[in-house]
Parts: sequence; C-alpha cells; structure tokens
Amino acid sequence: MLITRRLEFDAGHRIPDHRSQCRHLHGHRYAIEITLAGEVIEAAGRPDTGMVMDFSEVKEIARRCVVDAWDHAFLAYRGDTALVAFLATLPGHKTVLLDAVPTAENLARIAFGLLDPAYQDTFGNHLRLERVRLYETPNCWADATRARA
Ligand SMILES: Nc1nc2c(c(=O)[nH]1)N=C([C@H](O)[C@H](O)COP(=O)(O)OP(=O)(O)OP(=O)(O)O)CN2
Ligand SMILES: [Zn+2]
Repeated sequence: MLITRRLEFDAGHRIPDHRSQCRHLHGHRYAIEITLAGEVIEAAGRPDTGMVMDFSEVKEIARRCVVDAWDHAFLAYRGDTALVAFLATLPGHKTVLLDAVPTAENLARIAFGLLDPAYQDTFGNHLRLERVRLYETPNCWADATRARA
C-alpha cells in the first residue's frame, strides 16, 4: 500500500548560473508530497489500525526534518558566494545553506535524504519512504525515488 501526505511552504532561492529569470532572487510556494510504502497495520484497538501510518504523524516528521527549517527561509547554494555573503549581512535572516544548487531536482533529493531515516518501520509493517515529489510551481516538479534519489 502507498500513502501520500502533501505539505506546502514558502521559500526563496536562485539558480546562480541559470540562463534566464531564475538567476534572480525570487521565491515560490513550494509543495512537498511524501509517499510511504508499507503494509496496513491490522491490530485491533490500536489507534493506527487500518493505516500504513497516521497522516498526522507523517506530517509531524516532515515538519521536523524539512518543512519547518525551509519555510520562509532563503535556500542558498553554499557555492553561491555572492549570495551567501549578502544574506550574512541581514541580521537574524533565515538562510538554509545547501550543498547543491536549489533546483527542484536537488531539493527533492536533499529532502529524500533527510526524511528517509526518519520514517522508521516501528510496527513491523515494512514502512519505508518511497518517493519525495517537490513542486516548485503547480506546473513543475521533481521526483526523488529510492532508485533515483
Ligand atoms: N529542471 C528544472 N528547470 C528549472 C528549474 C528547476 O528547478 N528544475 N527552476 C527554474 C526556476 O527556479 C524558475 O523559478 C521556474 O521557472 P519557470 O519554468 O520559468 O516558471 P514560471 O514561473 O515561469 O512558470 P509558468 O508555469 O510558466 O508560469 C527554471 N527551470
Ligand atoms: Zn525559482
């Protein structure tokens, strides 16, 4: 069985060497969809019986590992030295430094790496993270999967 939970957040970014608009500082209303695979828990009396994982728990883990850190942050490539230096001049600014340029593809891959160890199989139902889909706009998204993360 597959289940998916969607969360949304706002963040700024730029793609420093982009040939067009995206090298300018701008932001997106991002969406992240987390797909988990596992067996449905069948244990009478448990609050999560009939579920792969309670959607609220999926959300809490996603918030703790990714969304709370990225929401209203500027997602900056560590190697984008001009931008990193500028952001450092803003007192208390919420900046997240990344080891890769913040494209949808890289953000999906980074989020997959952060989330994968957090979704543990605690009930013996073979729970595992299957896919992270990261929407940069409603029309553009990237999928990081276990095979292609
Ligand atoms: N493969 C990728 N291509 C692009 C990415 C990306 O992450 N992966 N990112 C961008 C820019 O960040 C840009 O903000 C999005 O660009 P664009 O396609 O121009 O989006 P629009 O806002 O114009 O979307 P419309 O639906 O066309 O209004 C660029 N490319
Ligand atoms: Zn963009």
